Amino acid sequence: MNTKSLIFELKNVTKSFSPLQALTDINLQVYAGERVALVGSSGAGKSTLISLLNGTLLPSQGEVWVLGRNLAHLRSKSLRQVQCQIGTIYQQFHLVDNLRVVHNVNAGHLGKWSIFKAVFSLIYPLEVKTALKALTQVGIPEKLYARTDKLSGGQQQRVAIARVLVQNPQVILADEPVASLDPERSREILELLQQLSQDLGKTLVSSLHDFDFACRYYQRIIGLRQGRILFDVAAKDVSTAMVKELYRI
Ligand SMILES: Nc1ncnc2c1ncn2[C@@H]1O[C@H](COP(=O)(O)OP(=O)(O)OP(=O)(O)O)[C@@H](O)[C@H]1O
Repeated sequence: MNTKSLIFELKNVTKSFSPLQALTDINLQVYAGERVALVGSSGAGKSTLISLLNGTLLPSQGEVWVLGRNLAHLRSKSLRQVQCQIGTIYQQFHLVDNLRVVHNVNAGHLGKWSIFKAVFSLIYPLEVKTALKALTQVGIPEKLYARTDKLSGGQQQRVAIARVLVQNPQVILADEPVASLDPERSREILELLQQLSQDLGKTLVSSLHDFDFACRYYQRIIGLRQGRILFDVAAKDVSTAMVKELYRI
């Protein structure tokens, strides 16, 4: 029996984008501190699953429980409170290009700040020390006042991770975090996510295209095929037959 606290629990979850069924009968539990990679072909349902985990989407059938709460039963304020505990990074970074890095990092506070505070901070940046600490953790403290669109893709993904760090969530979700990066930058970002997850005790769930990266940086691998879980195993137990079956046409 797992004695760690349950972060995510999906019970018989199906998600349809009528008429297409993106996910079918998903049963899944993720515990605190786990590093889980979701792998599978394009269209297998990885991003849809990430969106269900952070409450961006609700299931068509079944239940999604996050930190002990059934998301479908939450009013907007409670849903926001749960969502503050989940930080998500994306393939396309989702940063505001023409703002300085400090402002993009400070966006991680938006779930907790009032509108007034957020607007004020765009003129006189607040919590600069916190932003600098997060940028130091991701290795680019010198970029605090750089314009975001002057950074490389790898540096922009680091800014997106720093934004999640100031949010200080229990969980980091990463939807194809390295799909826009070259192999070396991909390795660096996955190493950084692994290290942050270990050092800060954050649960990490990522969707990934690269199977080798998944097995190298994650402890648990969930293979999705045509919207269903094909396997859910420790990275060390993944076999060539499983990989073949996962990508079989
Ligand atoms: N908002 C939506 N409306 C309609 N169909 C959608 C929507 N989002 C996803 N789908 C469909 O659901 C299926 C699963 O998509 P999803 O993006 O979750 O797959 P994926 O495994 O993340 O793929 P990729 O690796 O290419 O990002 C696909 O057939 C996709 O076209």
